[in-house]
Amino acid sequence: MRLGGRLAAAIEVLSDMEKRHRPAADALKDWGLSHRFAGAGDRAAIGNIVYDALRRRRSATWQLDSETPRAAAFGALLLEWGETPESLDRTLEGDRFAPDPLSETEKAAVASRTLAQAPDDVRADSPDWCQPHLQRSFGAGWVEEAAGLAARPPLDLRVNGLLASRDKVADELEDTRAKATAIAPLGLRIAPIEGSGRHPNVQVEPAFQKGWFEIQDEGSQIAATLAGARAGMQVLDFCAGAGGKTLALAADMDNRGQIFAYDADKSRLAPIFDRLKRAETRNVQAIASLNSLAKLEGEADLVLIDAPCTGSGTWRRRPDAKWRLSQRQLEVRVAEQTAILDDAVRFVKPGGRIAYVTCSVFAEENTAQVEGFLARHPEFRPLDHEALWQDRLGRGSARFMEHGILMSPLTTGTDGFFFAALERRI
Ligand SMILES: C[S@@+](CC[C@H](N)C(=O)[O-])C[C@H]1O[C@@H](n2cnc3c(N)ncnc32)[C@H](O)[C@@H]1O
Repeated sequence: MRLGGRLAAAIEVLSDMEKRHRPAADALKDWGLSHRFAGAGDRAAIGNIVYDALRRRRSATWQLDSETPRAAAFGALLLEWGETPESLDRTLEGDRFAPDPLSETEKAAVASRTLAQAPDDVRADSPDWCQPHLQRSFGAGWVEEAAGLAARPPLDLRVNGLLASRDKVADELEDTRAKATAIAPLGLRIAPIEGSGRHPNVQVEPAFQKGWFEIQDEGSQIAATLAGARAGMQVLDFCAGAGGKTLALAADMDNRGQIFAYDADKSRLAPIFDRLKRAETRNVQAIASLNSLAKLEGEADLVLIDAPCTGSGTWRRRPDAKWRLSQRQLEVRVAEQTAILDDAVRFVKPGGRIAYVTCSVFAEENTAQVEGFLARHPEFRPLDHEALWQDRLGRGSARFMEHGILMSPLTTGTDGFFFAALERRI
């Protein structure tokens, strides 16, 4: 397929999403099933246009002064693919699978505006209702921070220190040009894709099958490192999900001590068993029943709460979720987080700590959540977060606050993550 056919397919997928309110991955999969002639390269390119159009929906449609899927897809090519109205005219000419070229009206709209002069809400590429929340979290720099969440993400790997070194994995993955991450001590980064390219499928690499690395955003790796798990500790990973952070904690503990990996949803926990095996982790018990944790009450050195959240920090990877999210969902997540924090308190021993993590950038889920917790539980105090960062990581910087640390694409080059360490007084 040429660019014209790929562009037409992307418009079709975006229209399907809009009509049937479905996630991008589902709409792209269905398109692939009903167009089996399309090769892997075509699918990757179509996916890139769709995801770019979703990440940059406000600015892409603003460019063409139209809210349609067509405007979003053409706008994405203008903003992210280095195309111009003239280059698109040349490329689409004579391609019978291409959509109609840009009309005179559309070209006039593009010519009449430059993004630098666009209103804040357009440059922020985020829903209107989110803007007060972003302002509250980021202050004056909120537009740039929000725009950072609308860029293409890198692919980050965490080397499993139990089985390999970072250099060894980098050598094995030489073809991917993976480079050491700037902050996380065991991270490797494969740069964001360009144009119609795609990230390598690293999960087919022998090094992955041997458990030498996992796919994990650098922000998530940093949060796990900041949690401060050490050999011999009793650790409760209270929202373990598929175990991304559990695996990092086990490696930090050198397989010594005990991690109880619990999740309220058995199906979320299910993949952890294969992952633990592959990583040769030996100090983790996966637990699907809250009753089984009774013996840990008042015993845990560390309770990690990687809380369910809006995921607003991961908009680079899941841009369709950005437009589906609602104020009501934010409220539901905040209530869940409060309940989980209050429930998990009983496991922390005197002198032990809670590490509270979200992949959200909204203050309601982060600093405000911690402030509420400390008011309800005066037996806890926040640690000095900047000192903790220096001690555990020793490089880089983030947005340090009294009640936690905020990471973002702009400040740490990671997904948006929040971390807070709360110690139970003795
Ligand atoms: C952000 S995800 C965890 C991701 C995981 N820690 C990782 O690093 O891959 C949040 C998890 O919290 C779980 N969860 C939601 N409500 C819960 C509750 N009340 N108690 C325990 N886990 C809960 C969800 O099932 C979900 O798997």
